[in-house]
Amino acid sequence: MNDMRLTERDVNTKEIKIEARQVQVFYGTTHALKDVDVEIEDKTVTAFIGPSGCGKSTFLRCLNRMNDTIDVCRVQGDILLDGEDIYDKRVDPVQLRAKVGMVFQKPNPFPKSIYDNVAYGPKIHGLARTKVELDEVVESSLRRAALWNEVKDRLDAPGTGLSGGQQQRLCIARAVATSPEVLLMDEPCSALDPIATAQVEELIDELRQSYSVVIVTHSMQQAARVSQKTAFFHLGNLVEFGETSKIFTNPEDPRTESYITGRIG
Ligand SMILES: Nc1ncnc2c1ncn2[C@@H]1O[C@H](COP(=O)(O)OP(=O)(O)OP(=O)(O)O)[C@@H](O)[C@H]1O
Repeated sequence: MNDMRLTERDVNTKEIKIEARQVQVFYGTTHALKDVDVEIEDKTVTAFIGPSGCGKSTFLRCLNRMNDTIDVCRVQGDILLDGEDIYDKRVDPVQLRAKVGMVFQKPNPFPKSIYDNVAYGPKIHGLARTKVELDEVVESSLRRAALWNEVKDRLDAPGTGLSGGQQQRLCIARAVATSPEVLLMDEPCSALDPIATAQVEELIDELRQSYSVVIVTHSMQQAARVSQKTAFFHLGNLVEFGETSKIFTNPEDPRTESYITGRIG
């Protein structure tokens, strides 16, 4: 009994990795996100769900300043990573993106070898001093992405020659190679077949032992399978955020209920 209480307390005291306060995003005059407040936990998978155009990807891109690359985009409010404002002028977005890695919808390996795809980040961030160290980072990243056994004999082959699911795991290996703390995934399985999707979902579950993982998904089944926390967005508002099991079985807001029962979206 005591052990159970201890376990519950441990679960409830997960460290907050990212805190967003009153985040607003505008694309020109379009108000894409309105007053988003959320706390994203470490060693947890958080899913962002909601109808098309509700702002899920926009908010995901705020978390590693990918929106900086869009001219018309303006972000207001605070986003703190381990208590530090990521929009502070002293923060270098390239360094930030090594800490807060991203995996995109369509697998996008560089037109380079499998080895070089993974080695690129550690090289530019000076994370490996010798070839031996670099080899170790490449191997451990490919192992973390559950791809090592499939590619260890052809590390010099082009990354673009792998299957779609393998390419997506290569992109995950590339993201973990810079020792990130957070992994952002924007619909990472939408271009994959069911078998590759299952492999990536299993991998996401393993990655959460080491990272805070945030995933945008159109699939409610996927959100229910892989995440512990879910955020439901609607028309630029974060309507409801909480335990995934609660969001899907007993949501508080009627808009969440309509979405999960298929009445909106
Ligand atoms: N680069 C951009 N320029 C202008 N408006 C944009 C841009 N990106 C997104 N928007 C607008 O911001 C709003 C939110 O878009 P966003 O892509 O974040 O939604 P989403 O929930 O991820 O949608 P989807 O599920 O269809 O990918 C939409 O109204 C969209 O048209």
